[in-house]
Amino acid sequence: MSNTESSDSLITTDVETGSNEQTATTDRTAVAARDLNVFYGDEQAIDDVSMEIPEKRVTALIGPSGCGKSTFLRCINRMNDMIEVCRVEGDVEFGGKNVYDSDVDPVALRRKIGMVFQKPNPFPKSIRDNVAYGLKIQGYDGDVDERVEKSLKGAALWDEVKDQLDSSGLDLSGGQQQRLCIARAIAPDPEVILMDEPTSALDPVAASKIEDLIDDLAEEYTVIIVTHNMQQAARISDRTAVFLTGGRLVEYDDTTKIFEDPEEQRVEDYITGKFG
Ligand SMILES: Nc1ncnc2c1ncn2[C@@H]1O[C@H](COP(=O)(O)OP(=O)(O)OP(=O)(O)O)[C@@H](O)[C@H]1O
Repeated sequence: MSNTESSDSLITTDVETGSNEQTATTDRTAVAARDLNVFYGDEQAIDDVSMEIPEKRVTALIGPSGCGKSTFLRCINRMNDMIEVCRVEGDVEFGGKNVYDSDVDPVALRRKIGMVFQKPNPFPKSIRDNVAYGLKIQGYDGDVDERVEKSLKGAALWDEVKDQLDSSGLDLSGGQQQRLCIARAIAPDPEVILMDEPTSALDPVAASKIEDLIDDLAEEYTVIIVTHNMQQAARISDRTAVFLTGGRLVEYDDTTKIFEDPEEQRVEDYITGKFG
């Protein structure tokens, strides 16, 4: 898909899906922040961050509490728009376009850049309707059941729920609910999936299933994950960005480099648990 097609789709409410045609896992850039500053009222939460996030890789955002990881993540699909006091300066490029351009439709953007939250948040609807939700909103005219099945398979949940698609999503276990939320996020065929501590509310077995799933998802999608769990970042990510207090990005590199031989002493101190 060319950049032009991708950016066009951001300003069209009725986005055509089926956009994940690229098969090569190259190090093309999926999302780039350029001189990004974010404020909540007078308080600065992100301080002049620039970074390029590669396509079809897992990129982890780590750092101590309050350093701006979630704020940065929410900038990428303009979820911060919902926070009245939040002001964003600088660019977030996606598909050859700054997502903050005035002609970008945030709803169309969020179909291309889906999100999964810390606490599983299925709707009080059937499993099928949870997954089909985004498709219905966009007026998807393909085979919804087929897409629901594909998405549940993509979220490694199909085998567990295929005989109970009409049951409430709320009746599933926490780990299953989170995989249902992942199925809901991938149903509209996004390019990027943002995950904000997706396993921190889950037991270790359920968390481990999600970790395996993230690895699989990166074959098709760009995954950007906030995690407090450094072992998790080391296990599942290809690239790691370390934010420290004040919303500054202090080091961003291959995950092995960050964990084995970081450039910055304060990154080593953080990773070895000396602070944060
Ligand atoms: N809705 C909001 N209104 C005002 N200030 C906010 C809001 N959300 C975050 N902040 C502030 O912005 C800064 C960064 O917060 P953010 O949640 O992005 O950090 P974080 O690194 O994700 O933290 P944690 O790891 O604890 O989730 C903090 O000082 C926080 O208090």
